[in-house]
Amino acid sequence: MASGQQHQPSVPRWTPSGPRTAGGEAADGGVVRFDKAYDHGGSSMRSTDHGFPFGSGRSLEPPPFLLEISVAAENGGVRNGNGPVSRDSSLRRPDQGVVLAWEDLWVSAGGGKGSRVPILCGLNGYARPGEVLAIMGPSGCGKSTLLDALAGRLGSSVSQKGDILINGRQQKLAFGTSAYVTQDDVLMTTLTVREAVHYSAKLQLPSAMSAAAKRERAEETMREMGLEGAADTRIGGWAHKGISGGQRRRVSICIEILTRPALLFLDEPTSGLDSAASYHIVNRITRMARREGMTVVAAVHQPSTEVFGLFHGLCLLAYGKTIFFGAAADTSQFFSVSGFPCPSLMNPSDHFLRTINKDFDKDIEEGMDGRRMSTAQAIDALVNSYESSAHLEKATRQIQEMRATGGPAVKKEGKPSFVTQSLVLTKRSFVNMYRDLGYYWLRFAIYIALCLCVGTIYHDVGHSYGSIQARGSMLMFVAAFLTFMAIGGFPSFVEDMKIFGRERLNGHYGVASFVIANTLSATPYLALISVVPGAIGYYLTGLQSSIEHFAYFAVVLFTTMMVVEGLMMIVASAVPDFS
Ligand SMILES: Nc1ncnc2c1ncn2[C@@H]1O[C@H](COP(=O)(O)OP(=O)(O)OP(=O)(O)O)[C@@H](O)[C@H]1O
Repeated sequence: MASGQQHQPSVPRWTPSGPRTAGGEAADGGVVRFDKAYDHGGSSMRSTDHGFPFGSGRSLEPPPFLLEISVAAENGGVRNGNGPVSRDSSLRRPDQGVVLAWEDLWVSAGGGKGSRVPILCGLNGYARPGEVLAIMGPSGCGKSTLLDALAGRLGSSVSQKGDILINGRQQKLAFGTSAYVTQDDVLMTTLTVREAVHYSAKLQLPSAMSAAAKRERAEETMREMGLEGAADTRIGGWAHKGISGGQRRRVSICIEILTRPALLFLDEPTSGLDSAASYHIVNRITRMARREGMTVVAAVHQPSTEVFGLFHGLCLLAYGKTIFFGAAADTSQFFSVSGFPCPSLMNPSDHFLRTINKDFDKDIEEGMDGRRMSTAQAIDALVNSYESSAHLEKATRQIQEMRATGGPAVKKEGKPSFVTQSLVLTKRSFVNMYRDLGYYWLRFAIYIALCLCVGTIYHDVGHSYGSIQARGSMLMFVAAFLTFMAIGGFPSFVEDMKIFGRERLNGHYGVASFVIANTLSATPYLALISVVPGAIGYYLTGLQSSIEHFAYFAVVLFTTMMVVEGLMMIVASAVPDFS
């Protein structure tokens, strides 16, 4: 049987759940209701309807995505959960969205003895403006690798083959044209949520926007991410407990969606969130994507039924191979006709992932016809079913159309000026150094203790010829200890570099602003921790009459630390994935 025909009989009937606007948004303000049930493989499932253009086989024929975005824009923006969104809150015209496609994409890593181990095996797919594409699959199946490949962030240890098309052309994503929320939350732990978001807004939003508009954008985005309650709490780290893991996740997302980027990659946006928070976050991102014409690609682990219902497209992977690519709403039907129907009352995404996870291969899946098969066989059956299905045919056709149609090159969004960025970074860095005990204060205390020790050991060392040896050994002692201590702030510096790495890769600012800001903000602290211990040593050793000793304690220490820190910064800036 032709695969296109295979999928016809049990197409779920999706109908709109209530009055809708021309843009397909629910007229009640975008609140999605779960009031449509359909029979499927003997199981009764409830799901959502969004009238999205991604899928096929729906009774509601939605308008094309660009028309949809234009309508929303013409209407002055659609409502979000927090009241009307003003028309000028969008930075992008509807035709400025990014269409991302990948064709025959292979990624492999060195497997020892010169062999290559494939991580992604000939994937095809696409993501379009206004839509959220979910990448799902068992742990280690290649979700993050696919996101990295699409975002142009693969490390040098892996090689990539195949085409990645942006607006139908092969072009490299420049810094700042996409935003990527990584799996780990890399945040400045000394800042409050509000400070972190506001500094980010000042660093990223274009100078054409007024300060008030930037503040409003920051507040609005915090509200979208449900962070109002935690706005004035410090993010916190190992030394100071701050916001929760789920709130950190939301802060990470909040910072990256401030500019409403044309292309947004999310690596596990809902990890650490409870099911209600996951639903609200994905729902708000979905609405934002539609409203702002953003293309969103998200690697997701285990969405609830409601969250799964929010995705437009699904790319389901198993060990580097495509199990399914198409409309998320068509996945259940695909599994059903491939011989793996979802049991009644089971979360479909749980079923998909359980069917294709062979890490615990003692569990034997039972096929529809009663045959028992291993998970590896189940995966092969699904891969074969997908390869002969209309879904692959449709994906291939769409990619060809995108290639033929082409589109404009992706432009960088406007940014604040170099001076503004340097000033904002200097202020942020100064606040961070002031609040971080490990950065300078700890070293300050240790330097004072060391200088007290040196001062008492060589107390009143004198100026006679007999004291020359004592003065020489004192200078060596001071040089060795105090210079060594210059790297005492290294742990805080490494944390700083991780933040710099993330922000730089996302195009928030460049290396020069960072180096200037860190040097300026560090100077007062370095001066303080050079002069105070220097003065103590100078006084105790009784070398008041010889000014060069003070210079040694203070100026040499200061310049040594400046040089060490400057070198660390330059080396770290040259290596983006320093962390
Ligand atoms: N640079 C690399 N060198 C060698 N192997 C790699 C490299 N990067 C990824 N891999 C391997 O590729 C596979 C896929 O990794 P990836 O991080 O993409 O998985 P994932 O689906 O995101 O997993 P998780 O859901 O657990 O985060 C893993 O087996 C991993 O060990």
